[in-house]
Amino acid sequence: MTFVTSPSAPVSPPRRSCLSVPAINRRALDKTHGLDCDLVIFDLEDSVSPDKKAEARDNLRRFFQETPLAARETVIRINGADSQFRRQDVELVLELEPDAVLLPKVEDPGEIRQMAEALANAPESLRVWAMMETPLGVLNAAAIAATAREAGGRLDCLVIGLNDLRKATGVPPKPGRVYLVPWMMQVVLAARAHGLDVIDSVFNDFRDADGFVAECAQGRAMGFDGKMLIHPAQIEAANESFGPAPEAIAEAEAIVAAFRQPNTADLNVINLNGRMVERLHLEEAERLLARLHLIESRKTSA
Ligand SMILES: CC(C)(COP(=O)(O)OP(=O)(O)OC[C@H]1O[C@@H](n2cnc3c(N)ncnc32)[C@H](O)[C@@H]1OP(=O)(O)O)[C@@H](O)C(=O)NCCC(=O)NCCSC(=O)C[C@H](O)C(=O)O
Ligand SMILES: [Mg+2]
Repeated sequence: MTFVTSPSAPVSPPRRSCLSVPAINRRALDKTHGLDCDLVIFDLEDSVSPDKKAEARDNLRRFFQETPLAARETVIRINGADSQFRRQDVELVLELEPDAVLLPKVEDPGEIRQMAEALANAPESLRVWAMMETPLGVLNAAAIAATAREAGGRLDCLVIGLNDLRKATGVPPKPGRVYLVPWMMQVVLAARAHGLDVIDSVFNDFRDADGFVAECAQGRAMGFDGKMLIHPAQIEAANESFGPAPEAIAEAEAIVAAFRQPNTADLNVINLNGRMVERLHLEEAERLLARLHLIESRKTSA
């Protein structure tokens, strides 16, 4: 039996598998309807060449108007703050009202504030996501994340971009990402300090299933909520790695059940099968079950 409880803090939608789709690729856009990813990132930035930006925007306009995605979040990644494409990208975001706009290569909190101003008349549900993919962005991650607490702050999620970070730092791609982990953890910590979700970077070699599973396991262990993906073949493994494991669900249900017993009503700490369990574990358990409920309800309404 699955308990559905109301955790004290709000639970964001599942973001285990965040599939990026080049907005220029109409065949790939159409394919998203049949895919089991938690959300789609429609990319207007690096996967679209400069001479195709207008066509890519038209594709998105048509997609959102004629065949909108159901029951999952939509995110549009726009071009950089200093690019000639930015203004028209922002206009498109205001017109299509996705769930979020993803800003690439964010380096300072001012950029998040500027975007919040540009969205001032948009619905509150339109959130801002920021890619952390430059040395300055990582160094300023805490200040960038802190804008989430400001009045009118729309920041909701940070996304690591290791391709750009490797390019800027000269750290080569290596299994285990050993030299990148400290910077990634800095971003995880900044996100958590301000109540944000945080998404792990893409894995480029989409035919290397074992390497991908290993990197998902590492990302999960580092505390990420999910992974940015580039290919449909990566969805299932990401959903499994970042979703609640059967043992974790069973444990969460046991904790909720234990704290529902009349004799635990005024206890802050209990003995559950030889293990100390506190109310903070109850909060974690409630959040896990609420997230599970959201995952299951997406399946039935997709
Ligand atoms: C990498 C790809 C160019 C490979 O595409 P393709 O050669 O078409 O692969 P397949 O033949 O294996 O594709 C099989 C079918 O799957 C569809 N497909 C492929 N990718 C996607 C996708 N992302 N979404 C939806 N559908 C997809 C193909 O159309 C095939 O369908 P069918 O013909 O019907 O069989 C390609 O996968 C791709 O373009 N991926 C996304 C690239 C992208 O979005 N890049 C931007 C994000 S990366 C990033 O953000 C890095 C970050 O900034 C950083 O700095 O780290
Ligand atoms: Mg990038």
